Amino acid sequence: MSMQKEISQVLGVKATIDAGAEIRERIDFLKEYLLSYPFLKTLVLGISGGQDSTLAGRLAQLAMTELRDETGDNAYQFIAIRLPYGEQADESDAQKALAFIEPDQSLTVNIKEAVMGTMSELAEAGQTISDFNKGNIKARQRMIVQYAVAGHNSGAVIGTDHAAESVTGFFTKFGDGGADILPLAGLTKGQGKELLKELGADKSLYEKVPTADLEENKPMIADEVALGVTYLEIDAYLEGREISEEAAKTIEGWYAKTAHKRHLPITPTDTFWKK
Ligand SMILES: NC(=O)c1ccc[n+]([C@@H]2O[C@H](COP(=O)([O-])OP(=O)(O)OC[C@H]3O[C@@H](n4cnc5c(N)ncnc54)[C@H](O)[C@@H]3O)[C@@H](O)[C@H]2O)c1
Ligand SMILES: Nc1ncnc2c1ncn2[C@@H]1O[C@H](COP(=O)(O)O)[C@@H](O)[C@H]1O
Ligand SMILES: O=P(O)(O)OP(=O)(O)O
Ligand SMILES: [Mg+2]
Repeated sequence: MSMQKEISQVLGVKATIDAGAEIRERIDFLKEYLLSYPFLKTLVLGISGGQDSTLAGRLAQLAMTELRDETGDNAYQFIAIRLPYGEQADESDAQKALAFIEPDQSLTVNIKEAVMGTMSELAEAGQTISDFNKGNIKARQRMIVQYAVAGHNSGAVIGTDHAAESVTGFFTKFGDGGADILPLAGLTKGQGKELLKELGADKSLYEKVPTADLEENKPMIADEVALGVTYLEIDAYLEGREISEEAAKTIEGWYAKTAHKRHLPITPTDTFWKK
């Protein structure tokens, strides 16, 4: 089997999708999961204003609305969290996303003080953290807040990882990569756009340039610039279409380098990492 085929298979990517059916299956998955753990009553997710959290948030909200209607249990709630680092440059996009999602509950926790506190204690200990690594502290601080809210509200944390991020390992390990349920797993970036379109989202919500926006030295840097490959190329690769040899090499390079992020912590009996 070619490496391209193998990777698509491992990540569960379909070459083409029926957007309506995907939406139904993913909402049903969230509902079925919560029903199988009756103490879980809420779903919790950080809403950035980007495509992925807009989609995952809307799916989670639809799942909770249906669960309430079907069980009569009003404890089923979706909790959206804004997690700005200070003032967020694209706050208006985040507000647009929230207006589309219509979450049962919405709260804001500014992560800046916690991140700065960590940075200053690290500096005291002689660890002067780079801007890049500080970015990963921000992502992990967001994870801490989401788990605090989930713990406090008998909830589970939704993650927004999908196949186009997973293949390149473009997430912070135990940061935005730390979650309980991944409703977007297996989707390419373009397929996520199809789902948002089907859900009636405004174009601006799925045409937004994807950014992790974690680095202060490179504000709003596009994922595609950081990765050196476009989402159109990543999607084409995952969906089994032909792309340039150079782009395929870049994707396969990221895939190999980030293998450790797609596994649980490595133990002496693990063999996945052995060449
Ligand atoms: N979805 C997004 O758009 C998004 C979100 C957050 C971060 N990002 C990007 O993801 C990247 C995260 O940075 P990163 O990957 O350097 O940080 P990371 O913290 O996610 O992973 C690096 C850490 O993994 C561990 N590690 C590295 N190689 C290992 C190996 N071979 N085996 C076991 N453990 C290993 C080490 O602890 C290392 O500090 C950045 O490029 C960031 O911009 C993207
Ligand atoms: N500023 C943010 N507010 C709330 N939630 C956020 C914010 N930035 C990121 N997130 C969450 O993390 C994931 C991953 O974001 P990437 O843009 O892919 O790095 C995002 O879906 C939000 O759930
Ligand atoms: O994860 P999000 O919502 O921030 O989407 P994107 O990765 O497109 O920025
Ligand atoms: Mg983003």
